[in-house]
Amino acid sequence: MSNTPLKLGWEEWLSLPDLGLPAIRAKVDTGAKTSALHATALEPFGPIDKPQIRFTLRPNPDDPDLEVVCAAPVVDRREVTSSNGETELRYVIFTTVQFGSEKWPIQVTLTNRETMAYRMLFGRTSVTEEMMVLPTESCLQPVLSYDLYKGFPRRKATKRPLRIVLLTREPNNYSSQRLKQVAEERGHVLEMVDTRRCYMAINATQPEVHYDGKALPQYDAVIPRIGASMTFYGMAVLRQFEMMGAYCLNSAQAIGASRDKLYAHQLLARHRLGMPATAFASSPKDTKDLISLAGNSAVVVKLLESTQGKGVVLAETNKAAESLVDAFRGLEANFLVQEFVKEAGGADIRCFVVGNKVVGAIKRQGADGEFRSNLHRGGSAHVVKLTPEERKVAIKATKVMGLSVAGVDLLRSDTGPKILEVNSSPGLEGIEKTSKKDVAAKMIEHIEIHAPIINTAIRTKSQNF
Ligand SMILES: Nc1ncnc2c1ncn2[C@@H]1O[C@H](COP(=O)(O)OP(=O)(O)OP(=O)(O)O)[C@@H](O)[C@H]1O
Ligand SMILES: [Mg+2]
Ligand SMILES: [Mg+2]
Repeated sequence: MSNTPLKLGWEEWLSLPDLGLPAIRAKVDTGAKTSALHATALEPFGPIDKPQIRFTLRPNPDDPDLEVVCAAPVVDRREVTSSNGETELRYVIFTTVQFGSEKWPIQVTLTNRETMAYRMLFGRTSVTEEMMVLPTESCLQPVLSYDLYKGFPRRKATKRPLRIVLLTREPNNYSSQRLKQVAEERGHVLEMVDTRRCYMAINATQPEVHYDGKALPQYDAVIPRIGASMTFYGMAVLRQFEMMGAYCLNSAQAIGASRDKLYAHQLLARHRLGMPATAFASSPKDTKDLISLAGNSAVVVKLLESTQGKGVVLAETNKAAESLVDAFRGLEANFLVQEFVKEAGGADIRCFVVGNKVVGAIKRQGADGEFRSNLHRGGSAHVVKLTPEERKVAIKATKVMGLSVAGVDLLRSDTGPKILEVNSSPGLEGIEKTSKKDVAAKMIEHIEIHAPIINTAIRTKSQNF
């Protein structure tokens, strides 16, 4: 390397010539130890003493049809804790990084960064002593472009018949039937599997899921529709499918995040998404102070286990709120105290998001004199036109949770949209019948675009090292 130090900003373009990747936009993050690269459909292959890994990568987040297959020698498998605190066993590869004319070898871990803005994180062990990182600058090295992928083969996303599994306990309900119908119309095979009847060996070298006495086959994609009561077991089953290399329409981790209402609220707040002022508690001593955190006027108290509006109560005065909180405390359950958004007028908006688009939206209006808009409580549904801000907020909330498909519920308030919750298994009936949009087709289309091509032959021979 030359004498003048190579300078990097917080964001840079680089290339990875050994992997055949001419342009990658990376975030430089000296807070991260090792560099990480986006990879899906990981397939170990080659001899045990010289293991290699093959994976696919979409370098351009806005062009899912551009997919590059890469291979590299494996140097290690390592537990890595990512910024969200999750630990994951990752493959570590050796490769060459190139900025302009400068090249040097680096170690890179492989992980799915599908929902992240940058395909690569450039960590501190990839920065050499002769270099400087200037966190206030960006793109100090030559700027590349995705045009460098011109001429790379593009996949014909919709032409490939896929083997899809729908995890559900309700094969006959509207959502399941619609997904099956649409998948079959588009030339795919969709099987329904009852999540609760799946079982698996944890210690097997090759991950499998068993069902009714047989191992299930390798699927291209999994559509998880996991009810609240099945979250814990359903996530474990889904993780097993993830380990088998299937593309999961929503990941187990993302479903877990959205199902944990407290964590979900914390995540939304951290990303500055608007929500009603919210406080949470289990057994508070100071009821008055808790209520003041939620704004000190009318509040809504929600039991965390609530669904379909059952454990959601409105207290219109401070006094009422106090007795309500005292009553909830006696139940020893976790609950939320939330500012009552009166101007929403007993209505909420369900935005159905697939990928980075809102594919349908409806307004649910509570019955007369009812502040809860749940259809189960006698509410009615209507089509609604979203404002650009509502659209943006719904898409961002989905992304923050790491979901690909979500039902984002919001209230229209005087200060803009306020998110109530993000559902990871939103039902199709209300949204399709009211909005007249083919939401099931959007979901299947998303799978067609995102499910990586799996080579089963390679996978079964060499998973084990
Ligand atoms: N802070 C609030 N201000 C005004 N209205 C609210 C507020 N929170 C909830 N509501 C109304 O009450 C309804 C039910 O509340 P929420 O969606 O939070 O719980 P839930 O429906 O029981 O949960 P789930 O949707 O998971 O079944 C909402 O759809 C909305 O119409
Ligand atoms: Mg709700
Ligand atoms: Mg919900």
